[in-house]
Amino acid sequence: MAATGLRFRPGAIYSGAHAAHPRTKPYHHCSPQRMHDARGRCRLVAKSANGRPQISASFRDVAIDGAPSEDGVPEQGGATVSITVVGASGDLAKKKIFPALFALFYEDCLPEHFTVFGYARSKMSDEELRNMISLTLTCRIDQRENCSDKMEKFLKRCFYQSGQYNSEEGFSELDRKLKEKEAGKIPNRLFYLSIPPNIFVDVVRSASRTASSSDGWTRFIVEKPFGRDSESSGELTRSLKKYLSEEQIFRIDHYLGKELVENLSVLRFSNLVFEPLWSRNYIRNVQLIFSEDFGTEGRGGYFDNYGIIRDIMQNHLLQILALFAMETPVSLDAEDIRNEKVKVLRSMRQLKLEDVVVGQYKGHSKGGKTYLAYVDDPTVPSGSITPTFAAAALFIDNARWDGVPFLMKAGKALHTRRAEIRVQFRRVPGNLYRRNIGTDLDMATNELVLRVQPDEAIYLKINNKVPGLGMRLDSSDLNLLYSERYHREIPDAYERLLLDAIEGERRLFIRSDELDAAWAIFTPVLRELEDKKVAPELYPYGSRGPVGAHYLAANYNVRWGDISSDT
Ligand SMILES: NC(=O)C1=CN([C@@H]2O[C@H](COP(=O)(O)OP(=O)(O)OC[C@H]3O[C@@H](n4cnc5c(N)ncnc54)[C@H](OP(=O)(O)O)[C@@H]3O)[C@@H](O)[C@H]2O)C=CC1
Ligand SMILES: O=C1O[C@H](COP(=O)(O)O)[C@@H](O)[C@H](O)[C@H]1O
Repeated sequence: MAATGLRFRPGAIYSGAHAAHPRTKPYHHCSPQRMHDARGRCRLVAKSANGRPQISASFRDVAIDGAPSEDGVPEQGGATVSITVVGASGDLAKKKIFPALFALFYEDCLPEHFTVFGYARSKMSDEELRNMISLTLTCRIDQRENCSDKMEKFLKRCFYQSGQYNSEEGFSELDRKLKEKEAGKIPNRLFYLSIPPNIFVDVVRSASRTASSSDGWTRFIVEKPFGRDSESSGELTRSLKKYLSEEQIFRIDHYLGKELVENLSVLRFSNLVFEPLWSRNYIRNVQLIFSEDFGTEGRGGYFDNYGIIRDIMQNHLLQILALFAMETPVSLDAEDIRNEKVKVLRSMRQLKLEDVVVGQYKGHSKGGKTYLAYVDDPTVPSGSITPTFAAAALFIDNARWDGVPFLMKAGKALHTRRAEIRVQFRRVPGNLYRRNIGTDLDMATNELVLRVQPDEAIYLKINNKVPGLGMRLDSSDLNLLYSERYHREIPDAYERLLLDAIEGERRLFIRSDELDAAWAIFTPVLRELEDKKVAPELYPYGSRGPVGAHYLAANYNVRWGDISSDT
């Protein structure tokens, strides 16, 4: 497929700091509720009495100026934020959370007065925690001169408290240390539950009772999985709500923090050319594709209890689908957006067994290297039939999307690592050029692709004439490749989400009714797969997955877009 090199005009869109220096400014991300000030710092956008946004003081300035925070908590004398990473010794904390906190600090996005605490059962001193964290911190934006300086300053703000997860004494001791650091300022506290789900409630019970802020806010970021089905998810919600209000619970789905997922609504609602096409009238099908080129290595213990449908489809892909298909929200406020997402989820049909294909990777040798089968992973129970791959056809029974298949495909140990949204448009009716296109008219339809990762891009496949005296048609891409358009790092999803949680911005977090609606779509089929012990179709490690996925798509006259194109 030839790339035409047609691009969006540099510097032509957007106002604000990004547009002023699109290629030179360091990246400071701003949500719709944040804007850049003259110095490029993120500032909260408050609404004035007439509803128009006005740039308020940044968090840092709020603490100094003593203006009220979003929660209405007075911040005279300054406020402070303490972020406690519960499960600090674990994989996610080391890989994502501490590096994201450092990146926010590096970019001056954290409030002036902040403290980071690690909490876990492992015995560690503050110094040992700092050593552990320092191994994963990078000055990834650019190697600015003050990098090691900044790292040192950040590490000095990191402390550790060892304790059991169900121990009120442990969290009381944490509370005592937090108070020391808060030094009389108004304490705001964020707890990140980076722990296995079976101990979520223990931690929330102990921490909320003994380590809640006395007169600031207290928030808990809860990691997935949020249960295994409707029942267990409902039970988890009820248990959490014994100790917390919904306002305090930030259910994270890190795919919502990815740059291209954020851009989905911008693309749709701020470009006249897309929104009118966004319905069954013009769209043939929508594909949501996730693939990883590695297996469950090391996480088999967790994964085997969940499988790919719960791990990726019911949350990450479904959240993207809801954003893709929702009606225009009344505003960009969290509740308005989440209201629209819930409506879409509640309009969806329960997934049926005949609309699902499951697979599991088997061992494979390639280039002298042997890749183990899923069941040969020592952390996976032998004979497991847990799917590591699934494809599904979903439907939204509303006026906009009636009859349009939304196909999902997610798999581990496939040939490539990729996440993308593909929108295949209908044929041009009575196409004047049909004779020049060839026999396969479906191949010549427009396709819009949002590549979430890697190499973030938005491209649109169009038909054009091959230059010359003849009349031959070609398919080309109008390609917005982020790395060419923006010479700056894209922030990690966890940075955006942590900053949002600190600022009380809930737009990218999952509300409990969204979660209920999401589980209602998948629970019956998950139960049936398990009750009937449906055997997954085996596929070799590193392949494109089971053939069954193609038959499923063919049932709805769909061809997977990622197969015909490897751009
Ligand atoms: N890792 C990842 O890439 C992702 C993880 N998640 C979610 O984030 C959360 C944390 O994941 P991850 O860091 O991988 O988890 P880990 O298995 O690394 O656990 C985190 C910490 O919890 C403690 N812990 C582990 N198992 C138990 C147990 N059975 N009982 C009590 N404590 C235990 C350990 O700390 P100690 O022994 O010191 O107390 C461990 O360091 C999970 O909910 C996971 O589903 C979500 C997306 C991706
Ligand atoms: O939530 C999860 O996501 C990761 C993939 O995240 P990405 O940001 O690296 O694409 C996946 O590997 C993991 O199984 C799942 O639990």
